[in-house]
Formats: sequence, structure tokens, C-alpha cells
Amino acid sequence: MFPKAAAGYSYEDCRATADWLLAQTSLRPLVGIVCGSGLGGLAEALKDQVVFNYKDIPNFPHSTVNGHAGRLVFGTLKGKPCICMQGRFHLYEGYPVQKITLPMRIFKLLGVETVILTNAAGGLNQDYKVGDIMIIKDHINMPGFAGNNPLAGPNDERFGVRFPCMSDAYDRELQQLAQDVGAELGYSDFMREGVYCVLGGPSFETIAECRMLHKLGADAVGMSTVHEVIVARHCGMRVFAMSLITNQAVMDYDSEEKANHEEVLQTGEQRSKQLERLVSAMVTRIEHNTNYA
Ligand SMILES: O=P(O)(O)O[C@@H]1C[C@H](O)[C@@H](CO)O1
Ligand SMILES: Nc1nc2[nH]cnc2c(=O)[nH]1
Repeated sequence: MFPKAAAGYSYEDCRATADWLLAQTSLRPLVGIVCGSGLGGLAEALKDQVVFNYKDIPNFPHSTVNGHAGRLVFGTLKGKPCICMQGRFHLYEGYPVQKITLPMRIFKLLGVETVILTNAAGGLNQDYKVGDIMIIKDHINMPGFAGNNPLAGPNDERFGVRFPCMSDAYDRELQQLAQDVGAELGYSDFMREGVYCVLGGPSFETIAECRMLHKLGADAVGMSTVHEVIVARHCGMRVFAMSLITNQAVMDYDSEEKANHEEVLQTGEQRSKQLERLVSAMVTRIEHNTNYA
């Protein structure tokens, strides 16, 4: 029923990739960061970097999208050991959803306890402006409605249970921390919280689709993150995620606006410093079980 390509990687495959990475560096990351489109600059803040190109990592998919460099960066943020994906994988690149989410299981096996995910998204909420940062409080998994869930297929209990809960997917303490840190940095005017809806892409939405998604309760729409969140939660990591609203979803037939990737990358560049400061400040204040000092 599940062809090999769609069944993803076994526990042993994931272990082999994690062990390969662990053998190359003495750094033991507690925080895993995923950079969305045009947000790869987040990795620049890491000190004492050890960098791997995805193409050199056993079992790792390759990045094919402009704005996703395809590098895995180990390093420290104010002394805290981190790992950062400078570029992620998407359904529309042709990868099975199980392959897109492989890095989350690698994070877990490397010892990561907290995952921070970022993405670029279109704003559906009419109060949102381009450049707003939306703390994700919940998601709508559209591909999941059609059975395209990263946990479909045989379940390996060494990662997690067959039927994981998702009503607590987004850690509430971390959401509060983001609000607090954002307020301290003076970002409150452009910080929001809302519901992110994932679609398969790569085509952007029609006007009718945007209207429908908004009616369904989505504040922002994108093509990523949710699959990673599901896998990260399945294996017990804490999750925080945020969207940079890079463009307004087109909701009106009189509008001349057209969603495009160039605008997405441009907005990412404009907000990258603030996102970097927000993530750095959060990372330094997240408490972990392990004493890394
Ligand atoms: O990786 P993310 O979700 O940030 O990338 C978004 C969705 C598409 O890959 C791309 C569209 O511009 O940006
Ligand atoms: N699906 C989708 N993904 C995006 N990523 C950045 N902007 C958008 C958008 O408007 N729609």
C-alpha cells in the first residue's frame, strides 16, 4: 500500500544520518531552527559554525528552490547549541511528505528539544500588513484532509505513538515568550498571532480559494511548516512557529495585485534582521533539561 519512496526513512536510516553528523562535530544542539523562503539570514547569527551542504549529508534531500540555500548549520546562539536548516523541502518539489520531514527526526536523534520554524506566507486576515510577523497558534492541514499526512504508513513507536494529539501542537509558553520578547524589542506593532493553512503549491491561490480559506478560519496561507510540525510533535519536541506575511493574499476581483516569489524574497530580506533578533532573544531564554554549559 505504501510504496518505498513514500514510506520515508526507517528509524535505522535516520539514526545513520544523525550518527554521521554527530561524528563530524562535537556540538550537541538543543534548539533546531528552520528558515523559510528568504529567511536564511537567521543562520548568520550562529557563532562557531560547522556547515554541511545538504548534498553531502547521507539520505538528505536537496534544496531546489530559490531562497533556500541547502545548508545545515551547527553553531551557538549566545552560547546555546543550535542547528539551523538554511532551506527546507516542500511538497511541490516532488518529494513525498515523509521525505520533506526527515530533518525533524534527525533533529530529534541529535538531541534537539525545541524546534523553531519560520515561513513566508500570504496574509488572508484583512488586518494583516506585508511585513507582519504572525505567531502560529494553530494550523489547517489541507493535504492531510486528502490523506497526505507525514505520519501515514507504518508507525515506528521509537519515534512516537500511532495517533498523536495535535491540539497542543504549538507550545503556549513559547508563544507567550515570543510576545514578551517581541514587546521588549519594540515589535508589538507588527506582531500578530493566527492560524496558518498549508496547501501543496506551487501555484499561488485563486481569489476564490483565498476567500474560502479565510472563511474557514485561516489567517495566513503557505506551502510548508505543518508537515514538519506534525513530525516534530510526534517525536516529542516542543514547537514554536511563525510566518512572515510577505504578501497580501488577493481577495478581490478588482485587485491588480499578483502573488509572486520575488516579492516573497524581498519582504524576507527587509524583515530578516528583526526576525534574527527575535529568534536569538527567544533562544537564549528557552529553558532546557540539559545543562549545556
Ligand atoms: O518555505 P516557505 O514556506 O517559507 O516558502 C514559501 C512557500 C513557497 O515555497 C514560497 C512561495 O514564495 O515561499
Ligand atoms: N500558498 C502561498 N504560499 C505563500 N508563501 C508566501 N506567500 C504565499 C502565498 O500567498 N500563498
